[in-house]
Amino acid sequence: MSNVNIINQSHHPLPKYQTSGSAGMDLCAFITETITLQPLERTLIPTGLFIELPHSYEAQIRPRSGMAVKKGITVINSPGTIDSDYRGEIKIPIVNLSGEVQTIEDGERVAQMVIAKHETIAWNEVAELNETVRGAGGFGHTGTV
Ligand SMILES: O=c1ccn([C@H]2C[C@H](O)[C@@H](COP(=O)(O)OP(=O)(O)OP(=O)(O)O)O2)c(=O)[nH]1
Repeated sequence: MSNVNIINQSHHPLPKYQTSGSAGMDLCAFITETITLQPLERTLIPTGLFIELPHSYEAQIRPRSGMAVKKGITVINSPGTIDSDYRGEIKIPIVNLSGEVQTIEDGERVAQMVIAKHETIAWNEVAELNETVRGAGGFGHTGTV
């Protein structure tokens, strides 16, 4: 288990620990008024959360399946990336992909956040890459679905 500094300016309580066995921590909307989204309308949802991730860590902002199934709302840039040097408020860009008007209330669990480790890479610019069986084949070139 790792410790991560977090500021919570919302009035929604944070769990002290991430629930055991659960990859994502739910992110609640921190809004003063109900948000209404027309079909295909998008908006940015504030959370009141600010985090300080260690180097080589990122936070991924992902949709919640309940939101997707019940309201047709998803994270439009999914997975959103929170960089370890970001100190601003975590915000969630969502879109209403349903055919109906949808609403978001204060405290509603809009998305989830997964903390992940990533490599830090030095790019080696070269003229050629090594050969593989696949080569440049992709995008369904094997004919299977
Ligand atoms: O869903 C998201 C995605 C990003 N961010 C914040 C944290 C992230 O570190 C910063 C920049 O995100 P990203 O790199 O995706 O944005 P960009 O469009 O490339 O903007 P920038 O030029 O500021 O990097 O915005 C969020 O709060 N929510």
